[in-house]
Amino acid sequence: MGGEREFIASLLVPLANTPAARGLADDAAVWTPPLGRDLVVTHDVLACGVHYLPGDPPGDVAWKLLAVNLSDLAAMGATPAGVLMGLALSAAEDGAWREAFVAGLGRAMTHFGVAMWGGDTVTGIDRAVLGLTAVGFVEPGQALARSGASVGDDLWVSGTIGDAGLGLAIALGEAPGDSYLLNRFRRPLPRLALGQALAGIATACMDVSDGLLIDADRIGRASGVRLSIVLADVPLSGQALARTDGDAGMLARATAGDDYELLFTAHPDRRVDVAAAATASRTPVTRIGQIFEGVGVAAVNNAGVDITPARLGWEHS
Ligand SMILES: Nc1ncnc2c1ncn2[C@@H]1O[C@H](COP(=O)(O)OP(=O)(O)O)[C@@H](O)[C@H]1O
Ligand SMILES: Cc1ncc(C[n+]2csc(CCOP(=O)(O)OP(=O)(O)O)c2C)c(N)n1
Ligand SMILES: [Mg+2]
Ligand SMILES: [Mg+2]
Ligand SMILES: [Mg+2]
Repeated sequence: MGGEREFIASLLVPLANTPAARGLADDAAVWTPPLGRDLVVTHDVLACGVHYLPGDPPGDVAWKLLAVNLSDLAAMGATPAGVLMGLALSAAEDGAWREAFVAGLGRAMTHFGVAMWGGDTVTGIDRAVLGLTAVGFVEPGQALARSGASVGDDLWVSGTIGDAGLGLAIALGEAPGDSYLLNRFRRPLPRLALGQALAGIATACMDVSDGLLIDADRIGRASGVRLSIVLADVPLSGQALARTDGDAGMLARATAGDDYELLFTAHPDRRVDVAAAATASRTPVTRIGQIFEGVGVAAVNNAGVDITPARLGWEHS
């Protein structure tokens, strides 16, 4: 196996085939942003053992590293342009792992239409830590925010909730296998087209990474309102439905995280526009609640009882 220089030359340079990257031959990339747009910049880290399992396919780890960052751009309504990647690798990420990782990353970058602008690689740590910065842009002033929800707004969510949490249990060997659920954990799909289509429609938006309830709580706190979620209306896939029993099951789905769906609010007068944005972006959306006076989140069961749990989702200590 070659060293750092050969890893960059043989695997990363071919990925960085965009003028801004300068063939990774200079100390930094030089990018000409689209004139007049606002830049949107985000960074998320995946740590081995925290966000993915050591045995996960390296190409899927690469997909997830890119996808979770693009999900944050989607939450802002942004169009992605390029990425910078910081890899801190252990001895476990050998030549074969790196090759498979970069191959998967290349496929993911092509899929989402983003360029590699550079990054950094270090080795010698005990467990891999993979960071990625994603840069995108929006029409001036059009970036979405967590803070704009108003009393009376509808609460919406894209796709289905809880699949990835079930996929994690499968990956851990704690639940019977299912390739759909496992894939939802390993290869999330950032809702970029929906986020872009929601500009001017959504009053608040964020992506669900830590869990539906905890992320709804964040919109509630940022907006100074209370998001009330009708648990029975939270969309589940057929596969998740078959593994979900009663209120406790729904709460497990709604606090699991790793969904990378969009959670957003909009005025009830905009239901037709939300539906049009969903159709245009080919992304299913479901109305799951309403916005009231107060702060934070409430989860309500079929009997209309508030069953909001103490633990709302994932938080790093
Ligand atoms: N280590 C850090 N340095 C600077 N900013 C950070 C750091 N960690 C988180 N943030 C910022 O705090 C905010 C909340 O972070 P986080 O909960 O990780 O958001 P998300 O779930 O969308 O990734 C984001 O704006 C993020 O950029
Ligand atoms: C091996 C493993 N254990 C547990 C989880 C569950 N998990 C870990 S971090 C996390 C929340 C999302 O990660 P975070 O670093 O908070 O991302 P961000 O919210 O910043 O996008 C979840 C649901 C996982 N993905 N992988
Ligand atoms: Mg983050
Ligand atoms: Mg986010
Ligand atoms: Mg988080």
